[in-house]
Amino acid sequence: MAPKVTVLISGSGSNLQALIDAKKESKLSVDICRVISSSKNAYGLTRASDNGIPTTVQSLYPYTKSLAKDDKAGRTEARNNFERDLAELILKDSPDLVVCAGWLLILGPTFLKRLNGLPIINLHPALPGAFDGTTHAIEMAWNKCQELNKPYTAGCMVHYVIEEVDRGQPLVIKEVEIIPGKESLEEYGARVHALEHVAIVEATIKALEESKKSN
Ligand SMILES: Nc1nc2c(c(=O)[nH]1)N[C@@H](CN(C=O)c1ccc(C(=O)N[C@@H](CCC(=O)O)C(=O)O)cc1)CN2
Ligand SMILES: NCC(=O)N[C@@H]1O[C@H](COP(=O)([O-])[O-])[C@@H](O)[C@H]1O
Repeated sequence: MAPKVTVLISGSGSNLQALIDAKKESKLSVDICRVISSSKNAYGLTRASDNGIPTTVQSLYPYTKSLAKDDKAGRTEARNNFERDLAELILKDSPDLVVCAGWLLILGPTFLKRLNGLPIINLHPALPGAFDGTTHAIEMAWNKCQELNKPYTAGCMVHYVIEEVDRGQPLVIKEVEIIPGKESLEEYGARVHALEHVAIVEATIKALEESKKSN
């Protein structure tokens, strides 16, 4: 039986599509048991449904909408309740791996404790230690290159998820050199996204292999 993978998304889902396509091309032998989106508007939900994959929206908004912006205690409790429910949603499918493919919420200790060592990997469009903890790493790397006005090595990685954001052990790293003044932010973004679509498949295979060895 193929290993079960839960994919977390928040947007377009092009990396989810890369996993779906790799499976169709027999490059990846997994059962994508569920796609969970933090946004009801994510096109990735359509990509999943079009391929017969169960989907669930797990948005933070319903948990926080009635709270005042400065209600810190309330928002902390709401976030913990969100993470508790997200963990239960994932665990009921008994997956072998969770893949964050553009999941734009930090996963806190409430969530991580409940998953209790179930491997989680995350795709980040930056190199280790470069632009940790941001959702704008592609733009930041491109801007850095223009500022330095010299070739700048950037890229993407897939890493294990730990509490410290983007500091988990890298599984796959893909480097690319940006040349200042030679390509637009959009052109660089397209190059990185193409690398991501390869990296997410390679890293999923590698993480499942490592999980199998350790069990
Ligand atoms: N505990 C971890 N959680 C997550 C990791 C991780 O390595 N450890 N990776 C991220 C993905 N990510 C970058 O790769 C990332 C996602 C979200 C954020 C962030 O600041 N989110 C804010 C909301 C931002 C927004 O709404 O635009 C938040 O969660 O409050 C930073 C980095 C996935 N989670
Ligand atoms: N810090 C996390 C982060 O920035 N993730 C990024 O979100 C995008 C999702 O694209 P997709 O929805 O088309 O797969 C990807 O570029 C991924 O690296």
